[in-house]
Amino acid sequence: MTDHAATTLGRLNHVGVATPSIERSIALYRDLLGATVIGEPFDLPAQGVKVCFIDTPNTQIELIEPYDDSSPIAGFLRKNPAGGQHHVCFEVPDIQVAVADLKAKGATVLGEPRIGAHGTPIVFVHPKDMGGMLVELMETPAHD
Ligand SMILES: CC[C@H](C(=O)O)C(=O)SCCNC(=O)CCNC(=O)[C@H](O)C(C)(C)COP(=O)(O)OP(=O)(O)OC[C@H]1O[C@@H](n2cnc3c(N)ncnc32)[C@H](O)[C@@H]1OP(=O)(O)O
Ligand SMILES: [Co+2]
Repeated sequence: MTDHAATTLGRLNHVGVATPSIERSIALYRDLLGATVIGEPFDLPAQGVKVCFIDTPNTQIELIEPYDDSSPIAGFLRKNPAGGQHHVCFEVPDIQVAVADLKAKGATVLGEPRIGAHGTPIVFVHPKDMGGMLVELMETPAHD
């Protein structure tokens, strides 16, 4: 019996929303929905995106805009010029255990864990293995 406990799915940390303009999207969430924008947009060149978080009571919206033409979301925006839901991110207790477990189950894990927008290790599972949904796993931040 496969041990499914290894990839213990934690809370929904954020919903990634791709946009051609993070500024326009911030205005939408703020002015249309009265959302709370967390700080200013910031660049993550290593991940090919500019990021800004929108707070909600139980999770976050992660607005992502291509940092440059080589961004991993450039292809998505060519297909979806207005942007839209790009990925969901779940927390896991141990990213290395989750990666090993997913690979053992035959899932395509994209690359190696690297530091994401929250400063903790993240990795992505290919949409083809998750029913068409791009899934990000993020190691649960240590609470200080
Ligand atoms: C890391 C910072 C931040 C954080 O939270 O900390 C982020 O979340 S940044 C998010 C941006 N980074 C990534 O998305 C990295 C992982 N993504 C990838 O490696 C690519 O986007 C990939 C491989 C999922 C798709 O690459 P690409 O679009 O160049 O390839 P294709 O166009 O050939 O797509 C293949 C196949 O997948 C479907 N697809 C693509 N993107 C998505 C998506 N977001 N959701 C669902 N499906 C997606 C695409 O339609 C193709 O399907 P097919 O049926 O083969 O036509
Ligand atoms: Co994300």
